[in-house]
Amino acid sequence: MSNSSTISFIGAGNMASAIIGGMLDNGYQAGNIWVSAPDDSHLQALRDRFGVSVTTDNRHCAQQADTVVLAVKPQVMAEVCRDIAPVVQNTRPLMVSIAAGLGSDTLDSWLGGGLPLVRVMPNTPSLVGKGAAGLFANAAVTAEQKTMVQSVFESIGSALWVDDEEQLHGVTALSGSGPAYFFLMLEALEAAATEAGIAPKTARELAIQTMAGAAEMAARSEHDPAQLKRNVMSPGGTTERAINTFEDGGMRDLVQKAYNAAFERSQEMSKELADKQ
Ligand SMILES: NC(=O)C1=CN([C@@H]2O[C@H](COP(=O)(O)OP(=O)(O)OC[C@H]3O[C@@H](n4cnc5c(N)ncnc54)[C@H](OP(=O)(O)O)[C@@H]3O)[C@@H](O)[C@H]2O)C=CC1
Ligand SMILES: O=C(O)[C@@H]1CCC=N1
Repeated sequence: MSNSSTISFIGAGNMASAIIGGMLDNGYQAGNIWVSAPDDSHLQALRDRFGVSVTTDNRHCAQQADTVVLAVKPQVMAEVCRDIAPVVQNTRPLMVSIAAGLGSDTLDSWLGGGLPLVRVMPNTPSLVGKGAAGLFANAAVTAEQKTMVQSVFESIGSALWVDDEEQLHGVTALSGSGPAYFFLMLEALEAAATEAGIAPKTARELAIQTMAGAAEMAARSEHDPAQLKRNVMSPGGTTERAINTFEDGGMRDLVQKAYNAAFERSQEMSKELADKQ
């Protein structure tokens, strides 16, 4: 993103902080960032930490910007959008929403219509610069604006575009919810190792390092995950026995079911939120 353009965040929570932190680490000027939220103490904390400008007035915040990031919970989005609509209809910034399950048409109608809008599905590892985000742009977004948004989300991890907005449900079920799937695996592995007598602290550290190491190897290797898995499985050895236990227990089927459940819930939420307003 060009260092001279101004970006405003409506909402000052976890995801807004993660994105702002990534932008600043990548040379973006704090003086060109505005943030608004109702709780002044949260805003002051953000100002002290990042040196950004803050306000409790969403309209004032939106007014400042070439790009407005909507970073509030989906349940308050309608109220927030309708409130800033007169401002953004006048200034016509690029709108970016990170809210789960809110379609671009719904958002655009709450904002008064006809604005360039990018929807992003980020995830919480953005907080440590290891995010994975899916992005979708509506027809009014220019190539230059797409490049700008992509560079913001690449500052906190990977950022990949989808052509069809419906695919964001698939992204939500994969990388949006995904960190929780791996945390579940960590919990279960730690519990099993502790049960076998390893000290909990040691079990946690070994489990986390193993997950991080496997992820790094998968990212760097020319082999696919199936081959990397086979490389660990000595014939007649321990891994083969464990992997066979996972396969016999229906692990693949369970993962497919869990993924489908998240996907379908994302579709449902989208409809519920659009219908409710
Ligand atoms: N957490 C996750 O795993 C993911 C979250 N998302 C999406 O990111 C968005 C933000 O989530 P997250 O950062 O986790 O949420 P948080 O609860 O951490 O932050 C929400 C922020 O919105 C502010 N807020 C509430 N009401 C208003 C209002 N009327 N006007 C302006 N600001 C308001 C809150 O203010 P205050 O500080 O005053 O309380 C808070 O700063 C959500 O839409 C969510 O769907 C997307 C992908 C993953
Ligand atoms: O669980 C949720 O609904 C949100 C969307 C992706 C991560 N958290």
